[in-house]
Amino acid sequence: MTAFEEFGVIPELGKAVDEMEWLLPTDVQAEAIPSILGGGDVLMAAETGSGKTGAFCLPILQIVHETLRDLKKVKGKHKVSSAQVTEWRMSFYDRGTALATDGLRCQAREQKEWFGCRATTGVHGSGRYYYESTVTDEGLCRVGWATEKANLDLGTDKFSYGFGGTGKKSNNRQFDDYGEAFGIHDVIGCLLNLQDGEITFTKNGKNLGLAFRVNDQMKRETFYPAVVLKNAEMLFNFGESDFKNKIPDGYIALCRAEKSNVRVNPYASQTAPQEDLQPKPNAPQAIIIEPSRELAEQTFQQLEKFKKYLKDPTIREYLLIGGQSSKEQINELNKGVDIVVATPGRLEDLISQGYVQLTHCRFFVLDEADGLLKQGYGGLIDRLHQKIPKLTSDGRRLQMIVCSATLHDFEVKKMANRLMHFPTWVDLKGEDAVPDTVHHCVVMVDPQKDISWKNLRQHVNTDGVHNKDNVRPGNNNPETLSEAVKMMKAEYCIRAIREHKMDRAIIFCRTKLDCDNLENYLKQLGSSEFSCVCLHADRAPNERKSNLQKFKDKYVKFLICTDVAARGIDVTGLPFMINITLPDEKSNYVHRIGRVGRAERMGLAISLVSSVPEKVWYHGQWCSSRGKSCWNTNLVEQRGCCIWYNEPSYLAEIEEHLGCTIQQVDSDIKVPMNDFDGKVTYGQKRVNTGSGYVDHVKQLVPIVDELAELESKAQSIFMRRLMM
Ligand SMILES: Nc1ncnc2c1ncn2[C@@H]1O[C@H](COP(=O)(O)OP(=O)(O)OP(=O)(O)O)[C@@H](O)[C@H]1O
Repeated sequence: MTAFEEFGVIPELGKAVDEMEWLLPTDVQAEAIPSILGGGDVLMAAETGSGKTGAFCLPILQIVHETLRDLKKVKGKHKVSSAQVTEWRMSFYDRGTALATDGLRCQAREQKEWFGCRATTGVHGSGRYYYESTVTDEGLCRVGWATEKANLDLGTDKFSYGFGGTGKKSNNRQFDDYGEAFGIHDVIGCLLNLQDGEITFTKNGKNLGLAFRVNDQMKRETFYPAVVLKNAEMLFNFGESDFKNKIPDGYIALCRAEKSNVRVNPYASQTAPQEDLQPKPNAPQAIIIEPSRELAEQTFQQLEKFKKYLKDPTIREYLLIGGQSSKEQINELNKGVDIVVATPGRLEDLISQGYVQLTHCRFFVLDEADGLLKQGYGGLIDRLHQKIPKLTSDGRRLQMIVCSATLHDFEVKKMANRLMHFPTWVDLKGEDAVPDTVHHCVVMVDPQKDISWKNLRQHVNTDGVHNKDNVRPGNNNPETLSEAVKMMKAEYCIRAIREHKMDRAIIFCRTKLDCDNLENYLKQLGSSEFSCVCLHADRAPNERKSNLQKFKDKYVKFLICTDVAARGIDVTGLPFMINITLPDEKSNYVHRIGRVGRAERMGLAISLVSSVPEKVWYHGQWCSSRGKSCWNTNLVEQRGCCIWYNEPSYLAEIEEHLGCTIQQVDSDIKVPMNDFDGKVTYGQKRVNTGSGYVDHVKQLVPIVDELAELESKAQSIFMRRLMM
């Protein structure tokens, strides 16, 4: 049995990862795989290069494969889980669209609207019944009894009776003071006396007195437990587990009702005809959204590797990215697809035109979720989530998986609250963190101290921001110093490459123009020492793809790119990374430096930081050409397209975010190795350490030995006492 199989992965997938020499799951995989296989929503926050892609791809492949196999077997009409409707549960079907339930817990995260839910089973005829409902999260809630004729907004028509957290009872939209207010952790007992037509409530065991008298006509109806919530959560107990409070005298737990008094909620069951169960060819079971084409392609390739031994039925994955012919994509989708890996724009286009159907989608994955939100895809994500049924026609619940190395972001948490269903956090560090395999440092570029720029015979073409300024050596105005920094950074980059004998590195620039200029300069230096390619949004899709491949295949030494390649890109054993300019978005620092130090290999990340402000391009939405041949060097405040970029302040923000001071090295860019005992070879695995999993075992061995020894001592003392 492979190590992955011990975590619930099927042998076919275990064999495939074994062949990739993944001998042990990483920590995040060990936590996330069982959670996803168990059916949960997962928020996965773990360092760059810690194997998050495998952590969601493997269980998704497994469940999709099992579902396809089951669908093959299904014959004739299929009744959705009859167990669900005969048990006492809150209904998956008879509920408002934004209310989630696992049967006993109900949660609605909408801030502005109420969403309700009724139970799968109710009582009628005679008897006195009791159930409890506990407030498990702050918010507004109303709980009580509803008949079949009632709408889901409990207490707003004459067919239902509710008791709300503000201390009001309501029926037929009439809200009257009753009992007392209740909130988080309070346990509300709901009593129904069909003999005398009475509805009463208790709070934490205290009887609040008669709330409603039910007239004779209504007494003939079936009464179901019901709730309505606004950004709140309640947990139900119909008597299958111990009640928190004593059942009032004369009442029985609802789940003990005589069969003859029990009726199944007609809205709580659904009969799905065979044709609904079988997905249309263009109805995938999983949708994985990635923020860039390169990342989508990478995840797609991982899926292909993992599924190598999954046969009968085989899984059809499809890569749906922009920059390619939609017609071709539609043809391919119609041939059949089970997992779609997509970039957001093209995916939404094809969904809205009906070329991708969401009827059978049971996995909705947002990789690099904070990045997607920062790129402005929050609305798109909400729209897609709204369109995906929360239950598929075969009764399976939609699972949402959200991951990133920088998930500790307010917007992500808001989105998770809004869209996810009782998500589990798989979060090993509790904050955004840099892997300890990444050695990162900064080099200050100070044109006032280091005046070498004054004598440069050749230099990089700068971005032209200062073309019309009076910049010249001897003139120490801010514009001259800014121009000097731009020239010096290219020289420092070359110095870093030479100092560390870099034969492979990713180099991040702030703009596409900076990338092009650096590429030209390195090429101009002429030797194979600086062979490089460029990756940014203005390069054609095919060029982007082939440039990344050339770099991965070691055909060229350097990949010069914008933040389009900051996230997720995985280049095996990449030893070095250079930031020509720090990113203004602090989370991107974590992602950029995380291109090295992946999969337990050591990496060095060097950031060049200007000590003086640099005036740079900033083409916003107001710029009609969005930068193409724009020469408006006015500042943004003067309706121009430039800003003064203050790197020391970005550095301070990044340090504050990471809670550490980043090591500074001198302008000779010699990096002390003592942190790693001088045993480091960048790009290679650390000496004397394996994966975290192995480490963990090693750490525990002496403690376990000590425990065993203590136990044996205790046993001998016990035996000696017995014999005395
Ligand atoms: N269990 C494992 N054993 C060995 N290598 C692994 C294992 N899991 C993943 N890897 C390798 O680790 C590298 C990083 O994995 P992956 O790209 O999934 O990281 P990530 O957590 O998604 O990083 P990022 O946050 O940068 O996107 C890949 O090269 C992958 O092949």
